[in-house]
Amino acid sequence: MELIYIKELSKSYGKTRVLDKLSVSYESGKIYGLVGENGAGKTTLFNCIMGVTDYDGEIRKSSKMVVGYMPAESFFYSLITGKEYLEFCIKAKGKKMDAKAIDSLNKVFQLPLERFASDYSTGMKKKLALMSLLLQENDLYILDEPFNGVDLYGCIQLKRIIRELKDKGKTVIISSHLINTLHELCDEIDFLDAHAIRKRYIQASIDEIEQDILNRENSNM
Ligand SMILES: Nc1ncnc2c1ncn2[C@@H]1O[C@H](COP(=O)(O)OP(=O)(O)OP(=O)(O)O)[C@@H](O)[C@H]1O
Repeated sequence: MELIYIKELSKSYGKTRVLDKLSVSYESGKIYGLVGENGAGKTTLFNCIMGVTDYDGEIRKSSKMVVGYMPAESFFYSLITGKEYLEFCIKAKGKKMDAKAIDSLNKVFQLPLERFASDYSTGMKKKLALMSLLLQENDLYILDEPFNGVDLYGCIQLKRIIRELKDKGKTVIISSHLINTLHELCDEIDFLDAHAIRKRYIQASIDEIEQDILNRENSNM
């Protein structure tokens, strides 16, 4: 089933064109990767999908779908504990607080939930943001650079969690610069380049993707 259909999406900041007639679609139950150089427009694409920025073109989303978005950098108010943050996020989605679910999930994440979230390390903040999404039970998870700053143990756990989401029929879109990790996890990988999705890789080898990226770099020289 098609969850998101994007046609000719364009977005500029002032005179800087970031996305230009980008078309792509996402089906339910799959894990999608999004790669592209710094500034290619990955976060901008996510912001357009989430409707937090204006754009030209068409984005059609399944009406019943609940989306959870983990930005590359989460913001936490000071004087809010990890636990209070989770409570806030769960309530914001109209769900009931389930202390057992939090405890059970925190056996994996091992966060000091009684401490102020603003004092967490980068990786701990990522884990807290992800924990809040998982507790909300969304249909689609958009994760912007979820592995950045997360330790080895956390990355292994995160990969498992993402696979479990897929097993439950959820859809996940992940942007990352870690091509090996995306290759391990994703059903399909999109290469965002020159303001649009240049290529979608399905069951492609790492070599093929890397070669295309290198060729792209060389073609600019
Ligand atoms: N609010 C904004 N105002 C002006 N320019 C912006 C804004 N947000 C993003 N940009 C510009 O849009 C372009 C795309 O940025 P974006 O953050 O979407 O890229 P990205 O692919 O996510 O990059 P990275 O891999 O470095 O995270 C960049 O040139 C950036 O400077």
